[in-house]
Amino acid sequence: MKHVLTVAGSDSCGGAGIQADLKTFSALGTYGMSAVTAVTAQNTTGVLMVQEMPADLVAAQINCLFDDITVDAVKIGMVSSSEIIATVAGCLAAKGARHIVADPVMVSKSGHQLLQPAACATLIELLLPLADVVTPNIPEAEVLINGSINTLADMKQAAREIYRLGPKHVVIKGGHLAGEAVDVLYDGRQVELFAGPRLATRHTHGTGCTFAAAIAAYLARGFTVKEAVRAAKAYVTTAIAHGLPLGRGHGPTHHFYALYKQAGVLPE
Ligand SMILES: Nc1ncnc2c1ncn2[C@@H]1O[C@H](COP(=O)(O)OP(=O)(O)O)[C@@H](O)[C@H]1O
Ligand SMILES: Cc1ncc(COP(=O)(O)OP(=O)(O)O)c(N)n1
Repeated sequence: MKHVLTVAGSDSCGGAGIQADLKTFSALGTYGMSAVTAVTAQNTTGVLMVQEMPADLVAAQINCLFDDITVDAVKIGMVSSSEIIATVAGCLAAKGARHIVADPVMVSKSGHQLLQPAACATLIELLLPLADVVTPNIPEAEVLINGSINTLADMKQAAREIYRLGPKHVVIKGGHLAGEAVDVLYDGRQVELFAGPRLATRHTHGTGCTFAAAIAAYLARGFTVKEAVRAAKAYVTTAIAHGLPLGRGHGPTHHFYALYKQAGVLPE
């Protein structure tokens, strides 16, 4: 079994962050490990409080795993300050981490800032060049290019611009545009589109985390980036299709639908 590490924030309601990543890793047949960068008090309606972890504790979590266990892929999510970003980038570079998927988390769906605005420059400078795959949503891609994205053509152009910041592959997620849910992959040579139906549901908490974690799990299992993005897109689409109507806001995606169905623990 392959081993995948998530470096991200904890989401107390279990829909995004560390919790979504670990469920995704398990659902996709990999062994999940975590380095917690922040603890959020969060439910389906919003983020109430955030406490960053000390940078030396983040470093210790990452280093002790690499010193003991083979890490086949790494997913990076919420890294809220310049100090934490520099720490994570330094540790992963020093350990020679492979298959790094960086989800440049900036603002939660509920509108809470999860990246300090002043840390954006550090994310661009230190994290993007380390990434094998970077997975911004449309608002994040707009910040990275300092421009607006309204069409599929804009997404393709933005993917090219973000590629110039140093990642080996760019996937711009199309969840925030209307019409089909189309994600755009650019590898420095070609643009590939991954389209799926837009599902009419409000239970989309953690879609971005789920998608990036799935790419990391598939890379760990030996898929190429293109194969991993295709498989992750299928995975997140199913997880959204069976999203759980929990709470009063955006419920989480469902990671184990097929497994639970097979086990007979879902109502017909
Ligand atoms: N309503 C939806 N129906 C189908 N796919 C969706 C929907 N919303 C998001 N997705 C897909 O979920 C993944 C995450 O995208 P997105 O929601 O844009 O990320 P984030 O959670 O970071 O904002 C992408 O593959 C996107 O195409
Ligand atoms: C702790 C934590 N990390 C990341 C997010 C954002 O996750 P994302 O998958 O982009 O989902 P939504 O915020 O769009 O639901 C988060 N909320 N919390």
